[in-house]
Amino acid sequence: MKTAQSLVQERQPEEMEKTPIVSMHQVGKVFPNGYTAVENVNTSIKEGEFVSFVGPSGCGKSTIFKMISGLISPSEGELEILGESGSDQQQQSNDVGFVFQDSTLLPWRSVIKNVMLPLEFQNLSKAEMKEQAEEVLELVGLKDYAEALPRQLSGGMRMRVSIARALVAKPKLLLMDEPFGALDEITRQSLQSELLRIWESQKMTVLFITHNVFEAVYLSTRVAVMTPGPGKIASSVDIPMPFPRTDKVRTSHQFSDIVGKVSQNLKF
Ligand SMILES: Nc1ncnc2c1ncn2[C@@H]1O[C@H](COP(=O)(O)OP(=O)(O)OP(=O)(O)O)[C@@H](O)[C@H]1O
Repeated sequence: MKTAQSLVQERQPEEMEKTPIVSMHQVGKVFPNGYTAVENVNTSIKEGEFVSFVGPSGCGKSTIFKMISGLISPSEGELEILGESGSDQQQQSNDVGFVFQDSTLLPWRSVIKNVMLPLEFQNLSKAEMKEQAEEVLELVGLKDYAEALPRQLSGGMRMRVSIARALVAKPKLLLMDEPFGALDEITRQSLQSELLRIWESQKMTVLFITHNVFEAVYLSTRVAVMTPGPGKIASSVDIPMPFPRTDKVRTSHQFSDIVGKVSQNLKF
């Protein structure tokens, strides 16, 4: 009889690449007050994808993210993260990072101490924590601000710290819930480019919520369009533009054609 180990070894590289990092089958969420936030959500997200979720306010995008991160459980269907059942909280806490619209930094801790926070739950020495935090601060371009306090930074810089804090634990999957929603357009575009650079260099999977179709198309390998509540994934649009994507992409015909297509799919 073949063991699980030998089966893994026998798999071809192409097959390994196809392993879904998130798999949702008929997933639904009914809150205790009886409200159905999402129903019949089916999707399979492969390692290395960058998938944006767009849809009307209240359609259940954050609810889907909370289920993926293990903050809440689905009431129906099957959810698997990295081949583990969605109820395995331990697996998820190690492998899934979360970035919110608000940078959620602790105001009394310096930038580097905020970034080190997730490492404090691991068995690491102070020197190891510092080294890893410095590494991700360099990645987000904030190495020189390690000792600053959050109030001394701009909104865009605070968001970079928040991204660094999510990256420090080296998550395989990064969930970003409208992270750039509160930023001005110029900062937002510059952070979008930064995020793509980080995504490409770290080879992780990113799931991203946004209300902005331009942002979704610029960033993603695929855009999932959701229906009004109870939310379902109405369509999934592949974005065939190559990476790295420069700022020029934003003014190309291909870009505006795809934005038009996604916007059309958002009309219910
Ligand atoms: N704990 C809860 N109990 C009851 N209803 C809830 C709860 N959390 C969310 N909801 C409802 O579920 C629906 C989906 O909420 P969710 O936050 O997932 O939407 P969203 O698509 O992320 O919205 P937005 O784009 O405005 O952030 C909303 O109608 C919301 O009021």
